[in-house]
Amino acid sequence: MNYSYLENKELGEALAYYKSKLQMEGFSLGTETADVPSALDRITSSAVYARISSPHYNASAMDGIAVNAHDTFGATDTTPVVLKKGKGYEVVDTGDPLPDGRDAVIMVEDVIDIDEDTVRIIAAAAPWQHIRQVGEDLCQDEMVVPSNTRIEPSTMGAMLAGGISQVEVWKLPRVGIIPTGDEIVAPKADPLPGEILEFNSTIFSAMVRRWGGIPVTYPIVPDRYELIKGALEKAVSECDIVILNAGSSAGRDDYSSMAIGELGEVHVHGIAIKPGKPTILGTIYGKPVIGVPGYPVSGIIVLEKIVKEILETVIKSPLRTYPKIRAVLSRRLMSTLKYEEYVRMKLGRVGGKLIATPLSRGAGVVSSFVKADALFTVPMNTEGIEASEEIELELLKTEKEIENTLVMTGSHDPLIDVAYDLMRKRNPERYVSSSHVGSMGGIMAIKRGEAHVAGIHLLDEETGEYNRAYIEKYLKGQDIVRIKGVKRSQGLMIAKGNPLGLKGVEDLSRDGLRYVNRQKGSGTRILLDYLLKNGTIDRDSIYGYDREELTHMSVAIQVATGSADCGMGIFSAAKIYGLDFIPICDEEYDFIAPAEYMDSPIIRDFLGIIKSGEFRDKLMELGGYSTEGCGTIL
Ligand SMILES: Nc1nc2c(c(=O)[nH]1)N[C@H]1C(S)=C(S)[C@@H](COP(=O)(O)OP(=O)(O)OC[C@H]3O[C@@H](n4cnc5c(N)ncnc54)[C@H](O)[C@@H]3O)O[C@H]1N2
Ligand code: MOO
Repeated sequence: MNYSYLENKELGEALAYYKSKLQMEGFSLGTETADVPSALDRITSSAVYARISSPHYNASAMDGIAVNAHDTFGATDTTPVVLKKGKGYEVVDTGDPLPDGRDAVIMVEDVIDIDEDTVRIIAAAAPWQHIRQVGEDLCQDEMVVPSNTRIEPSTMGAMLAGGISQVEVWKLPRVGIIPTGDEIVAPKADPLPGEILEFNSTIFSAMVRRWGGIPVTYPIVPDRYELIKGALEKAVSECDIVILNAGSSAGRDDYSSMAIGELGEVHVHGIAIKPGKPTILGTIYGKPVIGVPGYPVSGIIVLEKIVKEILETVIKSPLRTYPKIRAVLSRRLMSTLKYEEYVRMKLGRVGGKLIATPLSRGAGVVSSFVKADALFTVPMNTEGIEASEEIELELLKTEKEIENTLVMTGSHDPLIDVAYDLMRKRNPERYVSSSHVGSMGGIMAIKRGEAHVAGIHLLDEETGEYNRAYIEKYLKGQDIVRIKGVKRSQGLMIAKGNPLGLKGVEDLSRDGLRYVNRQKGSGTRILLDYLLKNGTIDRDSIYGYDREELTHMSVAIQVATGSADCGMGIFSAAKIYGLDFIPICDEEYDFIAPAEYMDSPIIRDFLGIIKSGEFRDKLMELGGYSTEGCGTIL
């Protein structure tokens, strides 16, 4: 196997080295002329000077009369001055040129009409009062904006006022994006196993567009060296920067670095960031060609941390950065010493504390960016960060969104998504951050003050009663409110038609049967263990007892796709995937919340939703629920 060795260059060092190479090779965007009205957000390539003054004549700043200030001197209530039209004044409106010889404007409110042609003035006018003199805004040949400056809406107005209709700007960078891979196919709804839907180019082009570049997406290139080389040559001839996606690591078909090296030069291959390790920084004909790893999260990070920086150097203007915010880490975060690591985080304001919780760290989990509120950079040479430590993050959402977020945790149920959607329909300012840590995890999060509400379904093995005993045991001394949730049908999810003829839990140890379990601390796991304890089956005899999934949906999907024969879960999840279902019991899924939040608008909105008819109707559609009394305080 041909496995090439990658460097592990620190990000800052790699960028500095690469930028110096780009500068040496003369990488720059040309300039072009743009019409001012369409030059918003373009960057000036040279200073812009006013060709005419603004205003270019002395103009009345008010509606009133234009006078000679001298004529009004001495005017008071008792010694008014009387002026005759034509001889002593002219009527002017705001913006009118000042009539010859006049040097002051008196506002119409301060003028007393005697007749059509005669007025009385009872206060002296100061010379040049209420007049916009030539050049008040801009003088001819005065600089409107310097070089390398972003053109704002007001800049456009000032340029036009200064007699400028066209402006020299830097060309917009054309960023070529080449997706590669034999297994990569255009997006469709029914991909075959092994086919990977191509969506990276859509993410990358949207990012490039946000940064003011022009994305140019090329067709998917199969893993063939000559084809990749050909695509690179074409893109380099048509674009200013080229992103070659996937094939960056050192696998059998990873030709990126070889092709860049043959057409130009590879300056860096391998950066100490995670995700994004196998990134390639190269040049072809002096243009940057960046080999971006195939995994979408790696791609987003590499675009954000590297491509954006390279764009900035030629765009000559800083691109959007994210504000920093400090938060408390909710659970321990392990990291590798070798890399700077970027972790997507959820944020929520609970009580006075801003709590940050890490999301899935898989490089393929693009939805982690959809859910993320913030990005946390764990520095290199850090083994991990302890729970409760204060950390600094880059804020991806607005602070207002974070403040308006209901932090919900505990056991997973599709009803959480239903409630979230209804909450947003009713009040678009409301957000829900939900994490699925199981019922016991939910209780612990409430205990630590890290969530507003948790969903739990915990069977007390002694009494057969749900939830109460656990709250009393684990949240002793805390003022906790239990909110009645739903009854839901728990049972075994099995393939349609029950091909194995399963009847119940007693069949789980059957030879050849593949079970998929839920994680420890989840109510469903506790229920299974309770059933096993009361039955005759030993957990060790269940194939797959240790295979853990975090949600009902993910258990159901394993059964639906045939990677497991059976898993325990709720009816609604089985129904979503068209599975058969063997009911075992109706369990009580309730919510718990610290009493102090019960009057907060966030919890009141939530209670309003779970008591609503819409919510009930949606749960009936999902099936397997009884919603009687949902939302009442127990
Ligand atoms: N033996 C090793 N294997 C891998 C290593 C390693 O060090 N040793 N590094 C891993 C890391 S880290 C990364 S990152 C990836 C980088 O892989 P490549 O850049 O070579 O990309 P591919 O293997 O071709 O693709 C990976 C993965 O990315 C997804 N993908 C690719 N293109 C697209 C697209 N256009 N749209 C959506 N998704 C895409 C897809 O899931 C691919 O499977 O290598 C690891 N392996
Ligand atoms: O370095 Mo890879 O980009 O972690 O997934």
